[in-house]
Amino acid sequence: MSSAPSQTLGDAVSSAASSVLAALHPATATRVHKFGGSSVADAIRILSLAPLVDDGADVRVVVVSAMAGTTNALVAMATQAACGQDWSADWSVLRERHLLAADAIDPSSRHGLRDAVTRDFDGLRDDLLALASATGDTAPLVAQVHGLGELVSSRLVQAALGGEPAGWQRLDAREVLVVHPGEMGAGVEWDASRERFADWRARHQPIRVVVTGFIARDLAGRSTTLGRNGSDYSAAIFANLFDAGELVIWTDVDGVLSADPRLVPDAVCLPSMTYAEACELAYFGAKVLHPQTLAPVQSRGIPLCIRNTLNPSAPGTRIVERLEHGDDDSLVKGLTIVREMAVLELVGNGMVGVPGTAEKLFAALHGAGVSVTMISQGSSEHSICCVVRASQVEHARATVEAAFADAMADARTQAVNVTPGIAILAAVGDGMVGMPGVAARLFAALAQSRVNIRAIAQGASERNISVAIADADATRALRAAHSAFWLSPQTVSVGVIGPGQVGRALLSQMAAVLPKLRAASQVDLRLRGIANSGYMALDHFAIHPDEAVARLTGMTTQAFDADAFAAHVRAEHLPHALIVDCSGSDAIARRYPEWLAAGIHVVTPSKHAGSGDWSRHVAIREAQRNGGARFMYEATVGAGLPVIQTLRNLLDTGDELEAIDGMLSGTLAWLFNSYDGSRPFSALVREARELGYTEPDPRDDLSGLDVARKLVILAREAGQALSLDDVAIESLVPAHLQEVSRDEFLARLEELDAPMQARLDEANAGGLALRHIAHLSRGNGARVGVVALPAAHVCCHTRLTDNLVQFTTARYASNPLVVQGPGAGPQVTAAGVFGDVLAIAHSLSNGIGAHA
Ligand SMILES: NC(=O)C1=CN([C@@H]2O[C@H](COP(=O)(O)OP(=O)(O)OC[C@H]3O[C@@H](n4cnc5c(N)ncnc54)[C@H](O)[C@@H]3O)[C@@H](O)[C@H]2O)C=CC1
Ligand SMILES: N[C@@H](CC=O)C(=O)O
Repeated sequence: MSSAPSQTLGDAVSSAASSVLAALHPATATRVHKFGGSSVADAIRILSLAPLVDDGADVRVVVVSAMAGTTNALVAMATQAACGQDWSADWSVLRERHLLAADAIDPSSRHGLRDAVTRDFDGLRDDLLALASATGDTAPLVAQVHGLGELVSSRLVQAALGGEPAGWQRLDAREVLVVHPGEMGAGVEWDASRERFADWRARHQPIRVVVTGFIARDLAGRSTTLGRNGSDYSAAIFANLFDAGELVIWTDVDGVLSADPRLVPDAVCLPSMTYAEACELAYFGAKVLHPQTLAPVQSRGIPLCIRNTLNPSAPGTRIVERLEHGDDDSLVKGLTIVREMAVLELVGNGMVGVPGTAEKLFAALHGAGVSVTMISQGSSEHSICCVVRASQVEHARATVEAAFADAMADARTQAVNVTPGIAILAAVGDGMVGMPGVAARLFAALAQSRVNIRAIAQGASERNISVAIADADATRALRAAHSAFWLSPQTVSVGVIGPGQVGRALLSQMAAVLPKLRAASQVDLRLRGIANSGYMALDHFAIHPDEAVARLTGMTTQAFDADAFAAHVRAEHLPHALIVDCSGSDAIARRYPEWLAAGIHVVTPSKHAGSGDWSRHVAIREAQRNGGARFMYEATVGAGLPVIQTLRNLLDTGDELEAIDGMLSGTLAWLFNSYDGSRPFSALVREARELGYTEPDPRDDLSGLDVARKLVILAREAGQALSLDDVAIESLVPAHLQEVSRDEFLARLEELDAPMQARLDEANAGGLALRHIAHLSRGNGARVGVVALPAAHVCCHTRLTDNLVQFTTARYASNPLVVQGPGAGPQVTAAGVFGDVLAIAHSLSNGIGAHA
């Protein structure tokens, strides 16, 4: 490699498509860019800035923070120096870091960067030494130390952009920006600053300027700062002074998000918002903006964009005075949570109708320096409550008690109550103004998540609804509110257990249909968990159904734990949860009552729950009632056929079931439709298994148990307390093969051949055909078994896996209602399961969620 190091590094980092980025900037005469500490963290990042500011504007201004971590280090050194402690090691480390960056940016010393940075650090050393022995007001010296990072990074950035040869000048903000201390932090002395700025501008005719963020001068001309994270504020002030057409704040997130993404995984980047919305969000804790930043740009109507240096092609968030047609006009723009708060309540019968109580209360709190975040007073005037920082609440209580001591003494006020452990949830958005139902949607979401609201406040601007809630509920409340405003009410967190024959078919059907579903309807099914008997894979967002099985053997897989699986599926940030159990495991089916009680819908083709202990059946019904979740199991009888639904419709419309007859096993239908003696019975059983018709253990089919289970499910659907013990079952499995393992049974299948051949021969001799038949009637019990039927019998006119279910009812007495069609196989069964999932999803509507 012969190229100089600077070229190598510079070339590597500036190869980004600057023309593409320039296209993202609307045309304007003057644009101010602000880069935070993470954007100037090292030489590579600094050298990456050039394409970002190559924006086509006539005048380009770049406001910079200190390199990430620098201000913290400087603050620590200033403290050490003032306390007489040794700061020299930290000073050396910080100096080395900056010199390293200087050498990488200016390897041939064209800009004299190393010397300049060395001088800056020499100056810092002198200031620290001075601090150690200083007496009197050391604030300016301390501010000078704190602000060194911006001074040095402005040199590095100036050089990285090409330095003076490329027209880049540097402005130490202390030359022009005059501020005074204020209650909200530093306040700008606009007249003085404008005067100084005009003077500087006249001397420099700047068209490309790098400005130090964070630092300023006070009225006496001494160094001061704008407070922590004040570089955004600096940028807004300089945007105002330069009368910029746009301010771009570059950071390490894509823009302003609808909520804190660490708490709400589904948080979205907001494309646009108004200053008023941004102000509300800033005051309520949204981390992207410094609360003071907006005023200087708002006063001149300068659009402010938040963009990501790590993802420069993302459009970011644009903050403007008024949204225009096509801008994001969502009802709610953002949700924020402010933690560690407390409610302070002044209660008194003697306050009703008495003017001045509120004035006295808040004047006392103001006098004590207590910041009030939220105020709420019922129209009865019996109490006034406000929310203050937890760290200030005891001071606030003592202050209010003292202020109202007289009123307490003569019982006009009775108490000053404090409730600690409070968080404030705020929903912010101009779209809420004059729009009925927004508060209802918020409150419904909180109620659904069992979040109790302690106090409510909404200003007459209607731009902000704030609620005080228990701090322990904060995350749950935020997620519930977010899903209420940003997600379809039919968003369902789905977990699939048992990707066997049926489970895999279901996954492939989901893969094919989900995109269309999402586009055509509100149904948004998110597969967030998959499990087999050994492992599970969980995803915060969604697993593509086509990749689900592979995920079970991937790096992120973990041992299957049904509790953890259910807890994950029942995500707080999604409105509904549903588990599809295709495992055929009785142990899994035993979990249904607790899942349903927790509000998780359950869909299954497994017959265990529907035909198992009566007590479980009762527990499931009870849990559904209490949890509000649904249990659906259409595929348990007839696979994809509408057998249960048909019976349900008959009964729901007042019909009475007399009897059910027919063929309820797809496997046995296929076996007897195929078995003509040309192939051994055992070979056909093996083939039925391979085709996915049989139960995981084919003895469940051959023994008649599977059909008996279906009869029990149907009988219970009709309100009969039938159990498996009540069904007379004829088994095709010889007694000596009933207790052996499944593998051994499969190895010894041929032992079925001789008895079955004898049975077939006997039937054929009589001109009859073998069929597996089920019967259930009110007076005549329930039975399943193989019978020999005449060729004309309707059951002998079925094909392949056909089930034939004949309902004799009061209405369908002489001519029973028949449901017929394929009754086994992974695809049709999965379709039955999927149908249930969709029936649940379609039934979900806003405010009526399963999470209870
Ligand atoms: N195959 C068919 O035509 C029909 C099947 N069904 C029912 O569908 C269910 C599944 O049948 P297949 O897919 O054929 O079974 P399968 O044996 O092919 O698949 C079962 C899956 O469940 C998993 N599994 C087993 N025990 C588990 C446990 N304790 N925890 C977690 N995962 C477990 C296995 O690892 C496997 O992935 C059964 O209940 C069956 O009765 C219902 C109607 C028709
Ligand atoms: N094994 C069963 C599958 C459906 O329940 C059958 O063959 O019917």
